[in-house]
Amino acid sequence: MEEQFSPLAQPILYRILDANLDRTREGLRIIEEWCRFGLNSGELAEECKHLRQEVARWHTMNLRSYRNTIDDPGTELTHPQEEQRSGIEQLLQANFCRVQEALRVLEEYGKLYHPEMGKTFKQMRYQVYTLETRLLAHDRHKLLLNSYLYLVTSPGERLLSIVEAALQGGLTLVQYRDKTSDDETRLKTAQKLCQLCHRYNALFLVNDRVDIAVAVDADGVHLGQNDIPIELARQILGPQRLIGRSTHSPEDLKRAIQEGADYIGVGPVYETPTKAGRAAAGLEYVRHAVKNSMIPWFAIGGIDMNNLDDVMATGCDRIAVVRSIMNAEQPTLVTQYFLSQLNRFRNLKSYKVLPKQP
Ligand SMILES: Cc1ncc(COP(=O)(O)OP(=O)(O)O)c(N)n1
Ligand SMILES: Cc1nc(C(=O)O)sc1CCOP(=O)(O)O
Ligand SMILES: [Mg+2]
Repeated sequence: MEEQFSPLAQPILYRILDANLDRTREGLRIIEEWCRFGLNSGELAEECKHLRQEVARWHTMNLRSYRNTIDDPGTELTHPQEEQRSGIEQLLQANFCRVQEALRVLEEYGKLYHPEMGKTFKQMRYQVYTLETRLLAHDRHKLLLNSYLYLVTSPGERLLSIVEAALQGGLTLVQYRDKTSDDETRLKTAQKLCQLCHRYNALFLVNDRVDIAVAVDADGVHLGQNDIPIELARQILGPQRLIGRSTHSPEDLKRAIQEGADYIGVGPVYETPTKAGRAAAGLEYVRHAVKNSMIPWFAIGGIDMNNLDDVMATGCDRIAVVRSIMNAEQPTLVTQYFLSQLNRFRNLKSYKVLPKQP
């Protein structure tokens, strides 16, 4: 038997609707501020505003007049997690969660209020899911675009402390690469590294292993020419995670871009023991990337503090390294050195002191 609200229960229904319309508007406002001031994305901010306006349309004076804050026991209830947020990611997640829950309440109780209300808020809940995905993707891409140094790790007892030292030096992009450990170790290490990187607001990607990337909620994966196709990885990872692809020739580069890679590795610039047996693609291929890659790309392979100038002289402004940081006595200082040189080079380029690449 379908139960109807008796006239006596109407104030209760109206209070529930009022409280959840309020909650939705507040949560959306918090998200909108990040889109506007944090991401500088007019498009995402506009979308939040549009959603807020739609919610406001339902938030009539009549519904608001049923508010009774003094007698509401819910105003006293807070969870310790609400008092503290570890960073912007957690803050946004909490508010998306709050908005989605409130929308679900509006969808269900709204059916008792107006035939259109349930439908409207169901649709809005899906719009908010899509917004969350787009916002996350936007965040990650933005951080990727602002990353000029990429640390690819090698296994070792000091792995975590070296990565943390590099993060302290300003590193914002890390790839976990481990070709020898068993899967249990890989999973545990990936979990720890992922948490560490996110604590420093840095991106964390996993080499080769899409399954581990999903398991630890990494920001993406790096795939080589012999790893799984980008299309398949995209199906598994969804649109919001990053996918990088190694390239060793102009053909690889063109294909990786066509296949939808978010960034590419360009190398090996020099022969390197880290990738023994692979011939150098050389600076010629780096020059090709300067002219032909419209997505972010990182020169990789044998790059160190001594040859950095030669690499940058091609016009390249992003590099990826393993040994230069993983084997450094002072990883923080080496990271700072690389970042300052890359930064200096970009400034020179933008002031046209150096010829800009065509
Ligand atoms: C940034 C970056 N570029 C290239 C690679 C090499 O990837 P791949 O060719 O798959 O080789 P392995 O790293 O799996 O040995 C990379 N890892 N990162
Ligand atoms: C993992 C890897 N990939 C390469 C490529 O060209 O695709 S070169 C490389 C190793 C880079 O290590 P190091 O900085 O120690 O030389
Ligand atoms: Mg690989």
